[in-house]
Amino acid sequence: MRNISATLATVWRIAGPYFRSEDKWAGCGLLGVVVAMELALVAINVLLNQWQNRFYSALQAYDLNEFVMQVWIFLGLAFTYVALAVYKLYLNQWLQIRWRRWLTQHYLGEWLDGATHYRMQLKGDAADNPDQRLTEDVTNFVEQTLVLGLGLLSSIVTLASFIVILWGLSNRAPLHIYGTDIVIPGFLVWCALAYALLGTALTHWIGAPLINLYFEKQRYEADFRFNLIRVRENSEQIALLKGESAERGHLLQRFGYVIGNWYAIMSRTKRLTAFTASYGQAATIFPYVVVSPAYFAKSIQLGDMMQTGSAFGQVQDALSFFVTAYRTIAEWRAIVARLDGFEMSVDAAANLPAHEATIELRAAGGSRNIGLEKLCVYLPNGTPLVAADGFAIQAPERVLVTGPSGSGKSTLFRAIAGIWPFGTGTIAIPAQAKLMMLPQRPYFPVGALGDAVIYPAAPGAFQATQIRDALIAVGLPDLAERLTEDGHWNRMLSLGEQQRLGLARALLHGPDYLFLDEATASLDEASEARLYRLLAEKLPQATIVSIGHRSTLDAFHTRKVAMAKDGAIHVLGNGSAPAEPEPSAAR
Ligand SMILES: Nc1ncnc2c1ncn2[C@@H]1O[C@H](COP(=O)(O)OP(=O)(O)OP(=O)(O)O)[C@@H](O)[C@H]1O
Repeated sequence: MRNISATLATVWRIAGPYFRSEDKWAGCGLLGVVVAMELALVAINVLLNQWQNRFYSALQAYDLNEFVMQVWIFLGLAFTYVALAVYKLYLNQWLQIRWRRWLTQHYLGEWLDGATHYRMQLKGDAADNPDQRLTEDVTNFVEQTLVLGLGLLSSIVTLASFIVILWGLSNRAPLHIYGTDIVIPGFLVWCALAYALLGTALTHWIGAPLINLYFEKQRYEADFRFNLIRVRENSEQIALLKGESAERGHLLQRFGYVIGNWYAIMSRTKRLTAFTASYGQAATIFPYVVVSPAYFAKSIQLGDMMQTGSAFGQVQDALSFFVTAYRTIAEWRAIVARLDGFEMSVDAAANLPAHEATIELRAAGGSRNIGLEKLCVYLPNGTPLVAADGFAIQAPERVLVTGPSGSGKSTLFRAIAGIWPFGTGTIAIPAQAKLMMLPQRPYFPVGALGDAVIYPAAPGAFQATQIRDALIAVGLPDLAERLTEDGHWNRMLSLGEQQRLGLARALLHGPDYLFLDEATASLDEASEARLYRLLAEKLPQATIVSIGHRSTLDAFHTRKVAMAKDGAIHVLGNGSAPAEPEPSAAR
């Protein structure tokens, strides 16, 4: 019970904001109409049930006028039923898409706000596959919440209505034992409930293992798919290493689990179908057997008998909702838990600074320099990585940052960019300064080359001639003619070409501070030198901070800084004449 109320509280936490959002009038309106239609359908079922009594009684009495009258009534009821069923589904789907659109926009907004998506990865929490949560989980949550909510409402109202009808019929259909009519209050109700509950319990008993089997199915299928994607992503490495047969074995083993699980589902479904089909067939005749003594004793009419049969069916259908829904409920609860986990993870990442000591990014008023004050950068597990106090990058100098692998050079760049939250101290950045980070492997969105180069600026923010000039300047004249061509540029271009494109992006955006994290490491030394000279020529006012290991880079920087393995920053003098290490800050 506590589990159910906890799930419902979570559902309300996820669903509530939509019904309080700017779309609330449309959402609440559609939901209200759909609920009203669901109840109207139950009412029509009640009317059809009563109609059956009158219709068969008219047949039994050979009353043609009444028969014709009942046919007209049936046509009216049937038409209303069809219209309600069609529009209930249509409006339900309309509500689903509006709700899904709002929820997706809401989650996308929160996930992509600031660097939340990146921080969520850093925390290494369970919500590591937002793609699934933003697609399947959101869609299924909206759909199943409505299916289960409306189904539950309809079943409860149907059950209550038809129990009342069966109770009334019980008084008209007495038990006929040894020539005596015995009236047991609600006799038909107890029979219908006993029959339906027995069927429900047995269905649950036979079908319960299916819940687990379907969960396993999802897991095995996802695992198989994930491994296929890994092969696709690493196909070059696998081909170079001739790892195809190892991969085939590995993949077939995963697929073997899918097959094994499917056989288990088949066998269990066979048993369940054998039971439910027998139960369904028996249900057709059961109510007539129960009231037949009263009918043959002429205590009730054919109409009463037919109405009883149909009311039995309704009670059984309503109760079986709870049985057939148990698999949906189990899946739905898993979806609710996943969306809740996603929301909590987004919340935790977005509010990280509020809960943990973090690096303060401050806008430095009059200064053009970036200053690191009492800065200590940690790993996510709290291990200190970089320490710096009173260290400044003085505009428009050119600083070369060197140091052994793993000493924290890239992490310091991340901290300056404001996406690395773990640490203490202050980073002062000139107000309005435009910072740009160029990594070793630049990111290009899939699409037109021109748009990929100017990313994250919106398409059209730069003229084609500007982009073309930038591409020619960085040594990519062939690409300059393909600006409108669509492609997956990270896959199609060599790393060196991607790095040239990255520099073209920097030339176009013209940042005040350009941070190059081994952004030219895949180019030969002569090309690297040419590009650094190009940067000096085209961005004379920009402060450039490079991470690099080649000694040839010294010539293009005015100061050299070394990061030691112990996290300290050492200033080594200017690039053309490196001096002995002189600690500027140490942990
Ligand atoms: N997201 C992360 N979670 C845990 N540890 C991390 C994470 N990112 C980086 N680290 C660790 O922080 C340390 C510094 O990494 P960083 O990339 O800053 O080093 P680097 O000096 O730039 O190295 P390289 O010269 O090899 O690029 C490494 O030991 C790395 O394993």
